Amino acid sequence: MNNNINEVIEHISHRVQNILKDPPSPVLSVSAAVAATWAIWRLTLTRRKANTPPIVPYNIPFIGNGLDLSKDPRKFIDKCKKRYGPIFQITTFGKTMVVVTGPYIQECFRLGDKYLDFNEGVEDFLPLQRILNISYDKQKRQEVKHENENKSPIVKAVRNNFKSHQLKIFEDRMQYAVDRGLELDIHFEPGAKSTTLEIDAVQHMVGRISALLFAGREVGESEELITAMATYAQSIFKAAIAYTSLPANLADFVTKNYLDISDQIDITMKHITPVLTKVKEQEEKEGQMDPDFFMHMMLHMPNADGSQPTPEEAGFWLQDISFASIHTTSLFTTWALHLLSDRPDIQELIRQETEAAKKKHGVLTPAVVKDMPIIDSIFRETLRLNSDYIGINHKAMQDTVLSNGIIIPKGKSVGMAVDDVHNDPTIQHVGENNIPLTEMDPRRFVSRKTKKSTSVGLDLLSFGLGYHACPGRYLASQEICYLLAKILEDYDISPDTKDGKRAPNRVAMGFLQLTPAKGVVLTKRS
Ligand code: HEM
Repeated sequence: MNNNINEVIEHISHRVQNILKDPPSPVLSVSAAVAATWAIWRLTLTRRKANTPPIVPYNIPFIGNGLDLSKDPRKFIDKCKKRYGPIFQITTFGKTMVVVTGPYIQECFRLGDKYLDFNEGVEDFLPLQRILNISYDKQKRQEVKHENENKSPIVKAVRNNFKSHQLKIFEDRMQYAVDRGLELDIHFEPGAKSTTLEIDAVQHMVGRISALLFAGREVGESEELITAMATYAQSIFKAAIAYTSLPANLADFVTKNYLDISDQIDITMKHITPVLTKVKEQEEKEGQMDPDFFMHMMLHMPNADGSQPTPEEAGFWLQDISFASIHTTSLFTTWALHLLSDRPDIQELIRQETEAAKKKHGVLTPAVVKDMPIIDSIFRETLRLNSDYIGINHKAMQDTVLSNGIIIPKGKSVGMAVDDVHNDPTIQHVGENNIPLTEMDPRRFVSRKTKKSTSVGLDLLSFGLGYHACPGRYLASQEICYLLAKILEDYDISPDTKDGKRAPNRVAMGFLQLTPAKGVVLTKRS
């Protein structure tokens, strides 16, 4: 193969030299060889095994399709779909992946981990386990059975305890934590009526709720614990950036010495282990009690070998649940605030719905908010309109054939074109108000009972789909809707921009959506 390529390079090089008469020899030879190499490289790029996804060509190695994608991700994906079909391969900033669009996404989710593995797909982009191993050697995560069952105890515990009808036991704590967050995490200069709310403050508010629900009442109000839990995911992301830009061994060194997450884990362990030790001792004397916080639930989840976890083993999951829940919830709360920021009309609509609910139920609680269809529809719109252009990556564990005959080769990273389906009128109903899918329609899902913010499907992929669909989505939805309704009771929300329009999202790596660089302005309502 290499010989063939060399021969072709030589041949093209000679042809180029012959075309130009009397060439300035060395310069032309070099440029001819460069041109030939480029031509061959392009040739090998577009050559592919039969039935594998077509490769979208590019000119600059490493950057690949990254610049085109970053310029206008929605347009780029649409163009690729039209030119190369529903499944194609791109390279962006050193990462090569197969992009799946439209109904083929559903097919991918249905295949299961044997073919397309979600955890391996995440690990490809975010080497979570490696970062954890490098940073922390005092305690290891419990093994997960992998043969017939790919569910870790933490996923089972969230699935078993966080369905809509089970959230009642957390309600008073959520109310209390939201009140505390509004009081302590929103800061005004003396005499000022307005302030800017940044994502860090939102994250701290969500951390406040999570600490009480996950770590329990005894330690859940510790500011040290709240901060450690709220900032944990961000620290992991910083370390992950080192792994995307440096060779793995160097990234290990940087992570260990400069981006250490062990302080945050030490803090969570320092707080949670004594609480769980006390619970365990009490249960040994008096028998099992009904847990009312998540880490107590984890104490009842058997390890992979069937043994009961020690307080340290159970407590170690606190960092995992913080990672899975706080950052995601904070992102979508922030996006909802931005979506509302240039829509005072929709803010008013939510206030009217809140007032009507208070009249009916007496007081606004997290459960009452879940009975408010407009705010739920607005949250579903927030999920729909702020999804990654390509996301929920899986890894092909073996050659995987899709129904159109395309084979995704073993080892490939497979990304789903989420924003594309969320805006595709053949998949997403525009609704009775006919408001374009690129805009928010606060009532788009109000009259459609099967389209709650927690109802996942091809038309709502932000919580994933199928076997791994987010089991924490009922909690997230209740928490975000309640937080929004409470913020709107006290404040008007406006954008922190010169043109009065909502601040635009940022895009990372050409395909991930990030929250805007600026916060939103909150102004006290008189
Ligand atoms: C708006 C907030 C949230 C978003 C957008 C979100 C999104 C997601 C997504 C996309 C997945 C992967 C699904 C798939 O591959 O099909 C996932 C999994 C998961 N989420 Fe969430 N999540 C959120 C909040 C939460 C909360 C509050 C919790 C915990 C209470 C949680 C716990 C989990 C767990 C444990 C998994 C792994 C499920 C599995 O592997 O089977 N998430 N989430």
